[in-house]
Amino acid sequence: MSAHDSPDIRRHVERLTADGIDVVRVIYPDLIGTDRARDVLVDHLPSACAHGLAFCRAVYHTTPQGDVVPVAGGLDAGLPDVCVRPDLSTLSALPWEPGVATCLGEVTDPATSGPAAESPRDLLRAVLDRCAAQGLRPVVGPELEYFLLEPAPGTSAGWRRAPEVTGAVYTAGLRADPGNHLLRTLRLLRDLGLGVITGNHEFDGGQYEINLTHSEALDAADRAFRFKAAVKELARKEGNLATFMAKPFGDAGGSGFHLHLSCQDEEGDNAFDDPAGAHGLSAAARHAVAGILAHAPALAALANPTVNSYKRFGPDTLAPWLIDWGLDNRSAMVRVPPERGSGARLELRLGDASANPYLLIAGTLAAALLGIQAGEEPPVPLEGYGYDTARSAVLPMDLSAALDALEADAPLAELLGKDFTTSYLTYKRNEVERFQRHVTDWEFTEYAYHL
Ligand SMILES: NC(=O)CC[C@H](N)C(=O)O
Repeated sequence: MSAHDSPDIRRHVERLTADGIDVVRVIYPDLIGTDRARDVLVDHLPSACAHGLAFCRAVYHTTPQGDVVPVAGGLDAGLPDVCVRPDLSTLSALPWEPGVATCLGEVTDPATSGPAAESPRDLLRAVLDRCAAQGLRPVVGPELEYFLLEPAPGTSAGWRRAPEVTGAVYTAGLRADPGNHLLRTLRLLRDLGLGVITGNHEFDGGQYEINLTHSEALDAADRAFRFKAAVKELARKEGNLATFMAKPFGDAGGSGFHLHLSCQDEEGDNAFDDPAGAHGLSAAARHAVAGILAHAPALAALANPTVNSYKRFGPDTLAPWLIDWGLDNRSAMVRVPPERGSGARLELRLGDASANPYLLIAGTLAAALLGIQAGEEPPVPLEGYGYDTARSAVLPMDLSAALDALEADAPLAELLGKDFTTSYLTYKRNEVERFQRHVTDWEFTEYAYHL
């Protein structure tokens, strides 16, 4: 029997057809977490599952401006195929697009039939295998912030915050959100099966936060990836723009991507809880904190992946750029929320919303695992509201320095894999170079008339 005739695929096709679905949108994350996709007619689904959907490998390395970045295996190899196979176990109907379902795609290299070297999902799987070898099963809960923008014809940006309100942090309802964006979005994301649990308006006009429930790390990354794609899609459907850019406005706060992290041990118990341990935390939890802090400069390259990311940091932003940890302290990079027992966990507040969820989670787990393997203890936790550069080490303050830190962090780079690290550094250094060559409006205004 050929894979075309597999009873499993036939069953899926029959169910989709019975549900009135004639198109499946297969989406997968590229290196920077953009959702690449192809719409597949259901009649073609068996063939797509058997042979995969061919994409040009350089798509991974094509910038939003359309430049193709030369990365090993892409341009230099003549732009060969990568093959994307629909993962039908992740199928769900798109609640806002009748007749369409969506699923994730697995990115494979036709030359080896194995995962493509730069596939973010497979990178996370490889890190999870290393955690499993240590008897640990990471559990992750993502929290994401974003801005909703509406068209602003005649302005240079073309978009403005929707609506412009102040003082509306931790509110919900029509006063901060007259269009009821949050309520509509929450319900549709729930119907899509993304495990969203709560949402609220954030500090700045048009800024929202939605929290996703915790689950096993790959599932949490899949949901966070699909979440970002779905929120952007929903906003576009209404003529708006949802952006997960780290710091879209100089006069407003940035958007974070906070991660709640714990680990189950082989018995399924929370391996981060220990009533007898320092601060009620197990040795594994404390070592994980130490590992995250020790590798934070390199981790920033994944958690804060754009030249814009570093503008989010600063005093009073609740976006930490000092390398420290604290007990229920939101000014610290690693916050330990007050719950213990099954709820004992860490909250990493470093990441910004522009991070590729797979890379942020893989990098965080790799750093935590290195700490656990090294058995390091973290420093004394931060007390009080802390933005004191005399006390704590500081992160790299731009993307270029973070990329250098990633390259210099041999244990972390080894855990993430040489092929991935090389591709990522090449792509991102190209981004830094393009940014450095770009003449901004600010420069023109500052210099053109006076100098
Ligand atoms: N409510 C908050 O915790 C704000 C977080 C902040 N916006 C960040 O960038 O991380």
